[in-house]
Amino acid sequence: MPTNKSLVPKKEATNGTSRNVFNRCASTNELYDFTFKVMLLGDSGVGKTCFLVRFKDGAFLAGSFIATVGIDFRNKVVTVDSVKVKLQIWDTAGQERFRSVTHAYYRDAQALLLLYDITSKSSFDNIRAWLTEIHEYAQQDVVIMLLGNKSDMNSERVIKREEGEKLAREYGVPFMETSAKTGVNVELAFLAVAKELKHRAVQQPNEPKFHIHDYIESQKKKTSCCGFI
Ligand SMILES: Nc1nc2c(ncn2[C@@H]2O[C@H](COP(=O)(O)OP(=O)(O)OP(=O)(O)O)[C@@H](O)[C@H]2O)c(=O)[nH]1
Repeated sequence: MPTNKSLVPKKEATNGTSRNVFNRCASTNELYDFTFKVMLLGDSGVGKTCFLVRFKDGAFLAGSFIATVGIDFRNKVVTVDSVKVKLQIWDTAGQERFRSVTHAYYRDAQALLLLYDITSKSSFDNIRAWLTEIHEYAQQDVVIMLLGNKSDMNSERVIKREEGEKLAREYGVPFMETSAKTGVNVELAFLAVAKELKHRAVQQPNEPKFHIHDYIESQKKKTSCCGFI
């Protein structure tokens, strides 16, 4: 029986996008202008908690797998085009028995990062069911990104990168392979979402329209020379 990673549920205070003038993040004491809520979804064991810990603390939780119970969140302030954005990132339990708890949180999320594990066929096959749930419970204009995690485990891969790309194209969502272990594309995933949400919240008159797909592709090209993707 796995030990609990967190106790259910840590309740959130505000709804929707909020513009904050000189707000201060309680956990990091940093100032920020906007708050956006991002949720991590996907089957149990795909690496959601590790993905969040990698982004928040730059570390990898090696060792035995401890399943999340219910839902938990962590804050991180990032800078997007000179604007401070607080990402409030909700880590959900992938296990079926916690679905009713996590469904209640979907509607407040502005972005959903949907993970599968490239070494697990079932986690990939279940992505369609996750997307059905998302369409049922989340806001219509929620930003969705599909992520094939554990890209460091290439020798155990059962899902080709092209299969992930094809599925993402079918649903019209951006796609990346990531690794919480090595950090590949973890920051890019969160920054792309933060940029998209910030551009939606404040579109300057002379600013070109932001396209998340184009941004991700351009950033992937920048790093592909160094073998990061
Ligand atoms: N090699 C490798 N292992 C990973 C990676 N991400 C997570 N893991 C491992 O996969 C297992 C599950 O990771 P978690 O982050 O706890 O999975 P989860 O999706 O949060 O699972 P639930 O909390 O049950 O929903 C752990 O043993 C991690 O060490 C990765 O990118 N590469």
